[in-house]
Amino acid sequence: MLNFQSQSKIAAMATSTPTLRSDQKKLITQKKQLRTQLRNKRQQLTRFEQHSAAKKLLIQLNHQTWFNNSQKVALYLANDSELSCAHVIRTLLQNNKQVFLPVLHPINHRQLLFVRYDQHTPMRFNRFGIKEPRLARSRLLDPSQLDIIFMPLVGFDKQGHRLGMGGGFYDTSLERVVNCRWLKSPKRIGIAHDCQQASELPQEPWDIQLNAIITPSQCILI
Ligand SMILES: Nc1nc2c(c(=O)[nH]1)N(C=O)[C@@H](CNc1ccc(C(=O)N[C@@H](CCC(=O)O)C(=O)O)cc1)CN2
Ligand SMILES: Nc1ncnc2c1ncn2[C@@H]1O[C@H](COP(=O)(O)OP(=O)(O)OP(=O)(O)O)[C@@H](O)[C@H]1O
Repeated sequence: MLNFQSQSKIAAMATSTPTLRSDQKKLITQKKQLRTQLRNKRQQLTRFEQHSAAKKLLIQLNHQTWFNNSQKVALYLANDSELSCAHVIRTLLQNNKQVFLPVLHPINHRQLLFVRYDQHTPMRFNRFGIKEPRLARSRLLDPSQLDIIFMPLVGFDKQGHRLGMGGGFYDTSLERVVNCRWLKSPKRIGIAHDCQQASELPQEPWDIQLNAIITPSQCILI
């Protein structure tokens, strides 16, 4: 596991004093290095390990009451050796649950839209080469209306910190629902391979906390 001893000190300095730009830079460099190391780890998984992990993910989720009781669920289509949700999506659709996928906002930088998906949804590739539903106003759902948002991630720790691909998409898109007291907030669940666990991740003020992390071998409730 990767260690970050001075993480909290650096994070506190970065948030409290706008003049400490070199510490902010250090934090950005740390995040970048961690991203590279953790992405390398998941890219080394064999095809067999990926298949097996995806099946175990569904088994883990089937044990969770909050998953079985959910109706409107956002997931993702795997990219860059992420743990695949394909079995989970298929099972949800078979059980007549509503599935949503993230779509890059056509205008607002860093913003995600959540669009309803099923087997017949017309798809396109976004600028990262990830398949996403074609935008249709009638199939959009405000994130506050979702029961669960399953998030892809590059790294996680058992405190519920998440390191993503570095675009700030999920942090930006969920800021309003997480921080607004009168909006219902969906459960935020990270999905990851076991090898994506770090001992302590550096945090920045905008980082959205996870409520749980599911891996093929465990469910970590925060
Ligand atoms: N499967 C999946 N879907 C997702 C995300 C994700 O992390 N995984 N996202 C989570 O936010 C959003 C897309 N964000 C992404 C951000 C960067 C890269 C990426 O591959 N970056 C390349 C550089 C690509 C470029 O600049 O052209 C890289 O870092 O190597 C991919 C997705 C929405 N959909
Ligand atoms: N709520 C926010 N408001 C404004 N800018 C933000 C917000 N969240 C993140 N950002 C910007 O996005 C950049 C990337 O953030 P971060 O490194 O936390 O991304 P990430 O969580 O790894 O990415 P992703 O969520 O796309 O997987 C930050 O440098 C920051 O400038």
